[in-house]
Amino acid sequence: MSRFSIHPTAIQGLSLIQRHPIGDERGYLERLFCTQELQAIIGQRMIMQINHTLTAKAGTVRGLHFQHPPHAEMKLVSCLRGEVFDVAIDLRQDSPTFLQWHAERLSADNHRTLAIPEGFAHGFQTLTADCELLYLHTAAYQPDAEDGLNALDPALAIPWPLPVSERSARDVALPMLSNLALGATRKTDDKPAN
Ligand SMILES: Cc1cn([C@H]2C[C@H](O)[C@@H](COP(=O)(O)OP(=O)(O)O[C@H]3O[C@@H](C)C(=O)[C@@H](O)[C@H]3O)O2)c(=O)[nH]c1=O
Repeated sequence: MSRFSIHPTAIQGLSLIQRHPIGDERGYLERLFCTQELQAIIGQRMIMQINHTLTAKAGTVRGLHFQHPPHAEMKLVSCLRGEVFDVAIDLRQDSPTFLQWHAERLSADNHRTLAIPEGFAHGFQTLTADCELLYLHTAAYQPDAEDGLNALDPALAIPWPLPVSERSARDVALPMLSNLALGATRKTDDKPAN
């Protein structure tokens, strides 16, 4: 029995993974990652780092973040507690969907994972208090390669469902699209870093 179904989104390379828990009278067991079953998404990449975050307040926005090549990464983002509005923005300059974004609600209850490839920025807003996210990363954290876009950029006009209550100082200072140096973002046919 397949533990996952994979659903392409309207943006090429960006996929939604529906996880299928196996339930019984005790609760359930679900696979969060599987090299074999997610081969079509992961390809030759390897999971290099796993991060877990807790966000206390509903309305908080984190992002929009990415790492420049050669540290560009695929992220598999899952919500294990609460619910978030999760957004990926296509920054691949040769992509037909360049600068378009896609959003999904990820929650502990809907068992969905967003698989965000290299060349995208990622961010989310918490829709409930005490949200926990699990990230699988295919590249190690490289502070020097980190960059981002301002989540409140009117040019992106992301419809955050709640009033934005909290952001980090770093995120507030992130550039608007008009000031972002996109020269170094990934092209759709670039090879992953690993
Ligand atoms: C991402 C990361 C941060 N850190 C440190 C840096 C800082 O001191 C502290 C908190 O980091 P940040 O403020 O960047 O955390 P946060 O704003 O939650 O960053 C995350 O945002 C979402 C939207 C993503 O997509 C993630 O990949 C990641 O960039 O943790 C690590 O040590 N390792 C890591 O992998």
